[in-house]
Amino acid sequence: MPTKRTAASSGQDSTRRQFKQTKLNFGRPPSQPQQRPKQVQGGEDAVGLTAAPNEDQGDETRKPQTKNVKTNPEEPEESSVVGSTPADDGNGDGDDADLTTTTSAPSPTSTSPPAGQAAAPSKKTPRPKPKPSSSLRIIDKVGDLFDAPPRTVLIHACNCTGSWGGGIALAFKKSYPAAYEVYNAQCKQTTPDRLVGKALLIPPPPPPPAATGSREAQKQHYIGCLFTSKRYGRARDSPEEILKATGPAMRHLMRQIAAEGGGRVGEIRMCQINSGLFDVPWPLSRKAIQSLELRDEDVGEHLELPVDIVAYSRD
Ligand SMILES: Nc1ncnc2c1ncn2[C@@H]1O[C@H](COP(=O)(O)OP(=O)(O)OC[C@H]2O[C@H](OP(=O)(O)O)[C@H](O)[C@@H]2O)[C@@H](O)[C@H]1O
Repeated sequence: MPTKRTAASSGQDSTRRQFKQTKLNFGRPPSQPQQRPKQVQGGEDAVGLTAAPNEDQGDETRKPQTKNVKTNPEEPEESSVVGSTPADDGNGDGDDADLTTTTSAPSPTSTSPPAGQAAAPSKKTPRPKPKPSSSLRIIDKVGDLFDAPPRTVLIHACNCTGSWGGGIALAFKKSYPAAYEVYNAQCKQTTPDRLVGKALLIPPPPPPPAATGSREAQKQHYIGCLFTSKRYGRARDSPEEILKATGPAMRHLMRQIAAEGGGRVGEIRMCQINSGLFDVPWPLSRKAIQSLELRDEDVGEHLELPVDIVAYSRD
């Protein structure tokens, strides 16, 4: 049983994380699926993109239900945060620009010498090195992403135009047609500019009684859509833009996963996002995700940092 995190009321996130090395544990046994998604607590994009599960059991032609989306939240940012555009993950780690790590926290001990006085580097207090983020830990694995136990979140990268027309997205569309309808409806009700850098967590349909119902309903998989490019094909965003959107999209998704609460969501898995049709080398996306720093409101009370995500690739 996971214990509620007692958030430190002061101190840096990085300091707190040193004491939060417990693996993600949702502990609680599966409960009845949420009929209405909870709103994310503590975040302004709380009404985010969690799709309402369908109550029409086993009907793949069901009408998608989506909530109105506040797609451009302005989050209250910490002092170390730089930037506030939707595609800026706001962790100050530089992955929103060129993926080079930078130090966001100013050093109180590093001051300029008075005019006319030479700096004395040897006497300077060494600036503490920023701790590497360990909010999300990616574990690479070869295998079938879709061969996952119930309640697993399966994450993939999406365009914002409502198409799952190629690559692994097409496989998602075939296996999860109802989820596709939810994703498509979400794209239709907003614009790519507002959607990019966001995410959509699509809960599974309610479990069918016994062995009845659609295959999709039987699988009970959550689908996590990361909107990393506004469009697809030749009109897709540049690799830099895609990487810039990847961190914030993952943060948004984690908030929606956290809002599902303990016992509902199981493992978190992803494919090597952006590395196929979006043509961004996987190590860069991997780095963008792993350097994301999450705050309390990003993970909720049921998650413990670091959160493990298994990234599947084919042979
Ligand atoms: N069947 C399969 N089973 C298992 N793994 C598979 C697979 N097929 C591919 N992979 C691997 O999965 C990773 C991601 O490669 P992908 O090319 O899929 O995705 P991406 O994130 O680069 O790009 C997103 C856009 O692709 C889509 O198609 P459309 O633009 O709509 O046409 C979306 O809608 C977006 O727009 C790579 O490691 C592939 O080897």
